[in-house]
Amino acid sequence: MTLHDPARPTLKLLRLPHGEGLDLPSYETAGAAGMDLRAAVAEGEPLTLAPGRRALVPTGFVMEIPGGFEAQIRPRSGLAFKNGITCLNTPGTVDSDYRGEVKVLLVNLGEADFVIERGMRIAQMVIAPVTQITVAEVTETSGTGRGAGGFGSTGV
Ligand SMILES: O=c1ccn([C@H]2C[C@H](O)[C@@H](COP(=O)(O)OP(=O)(O)OP(=O)(O)O)O2)c(=O)[nH]1
Ligand SMILES: [Mg+2]
Repeated sequence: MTLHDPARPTLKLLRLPHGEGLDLPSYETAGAAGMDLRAAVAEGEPLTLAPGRRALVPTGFVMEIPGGFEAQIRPRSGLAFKNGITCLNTPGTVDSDYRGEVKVLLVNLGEADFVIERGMRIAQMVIAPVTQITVAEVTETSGTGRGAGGFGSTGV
């Protein structure tokens, strides 16, 4: 789906007071899969993540994701590689009916303190289609060649 595709769905964003002045989440390049999310920590009050610690970082936005889609919150590979910063629950799931502030659960797996300043691009968000399925309890399942083999049953 291209930038000018009329069928392209819209992501509605409600800016919260502490999101004032922050750039909207946006695709950094034409073919980017994810939109970078910025930290809505207070100006002059950076959040320091010590090694091994985690924090829920505010983004300053409430989203209205169109029905049939989800948002996945994923790490940025540069922060992961250089600083050991990742999303603890990756990929974080934002449901289309969620109306709270989007937050990013960061963890510091590196060896040094990591300082999160206001506006820093801390994670990325991928919008993805969701399939909901009907659940039916049964008493037996169909036979297959694999059967119950898993977890390395086919070798390495
Ligand atoms: O990285 C994340 C993950 C989740 N959420 C919000 C949106 C999501 O719709 C809601 C619930 O997330 P999830 O279902 O993963 O958490 P839960 O522990 O199952 O909470 P709940 O009982 O509220 O569903 O929290 C975020 O803002 N960021
Ligand atoms: Mg849940």
